[in-house]
Amino acid sequence: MMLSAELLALDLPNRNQPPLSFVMNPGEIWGILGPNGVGKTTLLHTLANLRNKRSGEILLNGQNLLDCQRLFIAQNMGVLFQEHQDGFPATVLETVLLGRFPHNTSSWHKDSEEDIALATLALKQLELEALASRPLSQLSGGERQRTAIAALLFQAPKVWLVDEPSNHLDLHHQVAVMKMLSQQALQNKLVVMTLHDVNLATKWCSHVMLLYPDRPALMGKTEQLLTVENLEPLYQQRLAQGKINDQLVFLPSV
Ligand SMILES: Nc1ncnc2c1ncn2[C@@H]1O[C@H](COP(=O)(O)OP(=O)(O)OP(=O)(O)O)[C@@H](O)[C@H]1O
Repeated sequence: MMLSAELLALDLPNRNQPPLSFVMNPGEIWGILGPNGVGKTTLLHTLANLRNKRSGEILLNGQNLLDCQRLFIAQNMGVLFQEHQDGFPATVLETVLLGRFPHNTSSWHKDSEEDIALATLALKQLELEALASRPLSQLSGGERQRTAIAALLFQAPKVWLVDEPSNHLDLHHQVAVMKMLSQQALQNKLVVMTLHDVNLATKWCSHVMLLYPDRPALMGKTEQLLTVENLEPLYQQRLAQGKINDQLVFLPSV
């Protein structure tokens, strides 16, 4: 499913950012990069129709998002939030099973054996099987993050809007989650994620969007845009660049 924007102006407090126009295609992995407060999360939430925009249009497969039924959006777009709201008591498995809620629309829906088998598979992919019956309130930050990602995997959206997927994750689980997101793209899903770690973007993203506070955003292929010349003004930080195992690596130069 394609996601595009025409002259999209985000509703950011006290700021007029130049409007964004882009086309994101199935099979692509987009990394949204920029400094704190520039509007990365706001962009993701606006694309998911969870926040109002100031002006412009967002199109899902060419159809204006405002004309799409809420259920259609929920069935096709999945969002990973930065803050997990887990106010009510539920286990890890129950939380993952809730991921399918947009698809199970009847009020009498009971989880089928197939649902439970698929949810268990999602737990397995995130290495959470041993925690399936653990209450959410008793999980570590990384375990919660992986539970939220497993719920999204079980939801199986065509467009993944993922806010800081590596939050709370150790290096092993960062790689596991990035590999899983790459598999989604290989299956022709669109993945859009905000990232603070430029080196995750160089490794895993096919495309990037660099959101500057004071000038038009840059967007395009990762290898063309991730350069010291573009990144230093983005973060207001001097950077050093190197190559390890053929992969470009950026480090703050202090
Ligand atoms: N619910 C909200 N209502 C009003 N303003 C908000 C809201 N959430 C965030 N903001 C403001 O909007 C701006 C953009 O915030 P946003 O969270 O999108 O930035 P970000 O690029 O994701 O930042 P970070 O890197 O810190 O996560 C900031 O100035 C922030 O203070």
